[in-house]
Amino acid sequence: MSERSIEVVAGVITDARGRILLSRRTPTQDLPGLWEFPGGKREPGEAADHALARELDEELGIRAVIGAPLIAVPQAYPHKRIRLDVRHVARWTGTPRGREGQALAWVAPERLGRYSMPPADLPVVAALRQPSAYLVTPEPGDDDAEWLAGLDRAIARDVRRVQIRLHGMPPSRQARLLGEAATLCVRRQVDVLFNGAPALARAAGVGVHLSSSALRGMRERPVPPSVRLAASCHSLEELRMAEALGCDFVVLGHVHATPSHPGVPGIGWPAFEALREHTALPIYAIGGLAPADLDEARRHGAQGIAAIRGLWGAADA
Ligand SMILES: Nc1nc2c([nH]c(=O)n2[C@H]2C[C@H](O)[C@@H](COP(=O)(O)OP(=O)(O)OP(=O)(O)O)O2)c(=O)[nH]1
Ligand SMILES: [Mg+2]
Repeated sequence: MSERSIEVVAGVITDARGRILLSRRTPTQDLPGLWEFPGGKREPGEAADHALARELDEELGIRAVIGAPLIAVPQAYPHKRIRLDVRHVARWTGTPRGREGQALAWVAPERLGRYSMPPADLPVVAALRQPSAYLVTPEPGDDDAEWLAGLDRAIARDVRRVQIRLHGMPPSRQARLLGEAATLCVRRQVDVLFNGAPALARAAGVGVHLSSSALRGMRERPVPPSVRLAASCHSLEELRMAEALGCDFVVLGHVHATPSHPGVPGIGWPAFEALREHTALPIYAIGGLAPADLDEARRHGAQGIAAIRGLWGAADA
């Protein structure tokens, strides 16, 4: 698909109870009946925050002060391409009404998943609700205690989601280390996925992260829907496989070159976006990224960043 993408701005409007305002597309609009974040198309030359304030006035009759960007999602639909630029609304006055005949709903963040939304909105909901960083653990080396202490330090720096990788070791040590890591993470309410045998993950009560080769060999979801499933992807074909398996999110890269894959150049943000627009899955960007790169990653439609070094070592590693 080559035509230019339509620039759309939308707002996350919250009330005093932390609920978020959704607006329902009317039967005469495209994507009829789906719930969305209020907003609309940017006019040529119009700044994003100005366009959003104008749309919120036209559609809801509120006066809004536009705040920080949340995420910008490039998305291809069958007949058009859009870039959905979502911003927090810092403050607003007035009483929101559906001025174009649309239904409105105030929705608690944990209930957003119950509303049918256009594909571009799924990464937006993930950016609102799910961790923005996904730590991939480094090889444990010889010292299990030091590796567990490193995991503990990363969690103390606010890592909320972890992929445990324990390759090249005897199964008994793998099971023991996974069990200890899972206990540590669960106690601190950190989401854990194991990059390895689904049976071991189930025994440890954690989610499953599929390598791209495991993903390619998988014919059906290896765990029930209640157990978190993710996959590493490098191509559109793999993103489609992850979607078909019902993955909750994916990791896509490498965006930049990284010491863990010497000699492999990064795909860069333009190629990342070109893949991003063909799936509705939340995507963590990986490859030479650290927390300082989160804003840039979000501008390219990533739900967050995944990293070994960038999240394991010192905050600025
Ligand atoms: N406002 C908004 N639009 C979204 C979201 N998700 C999503 O895919 N879209 C799509 C639907 C539309 O194709 C496009 C927005 O166009 P629109 O028709 O609402 O634009 P508008 O408010 O300027 O309305 P109009 O004057 O063109 O009728 O973006 C979302 O969360 N909010
Ligand atoms: Mg609109």
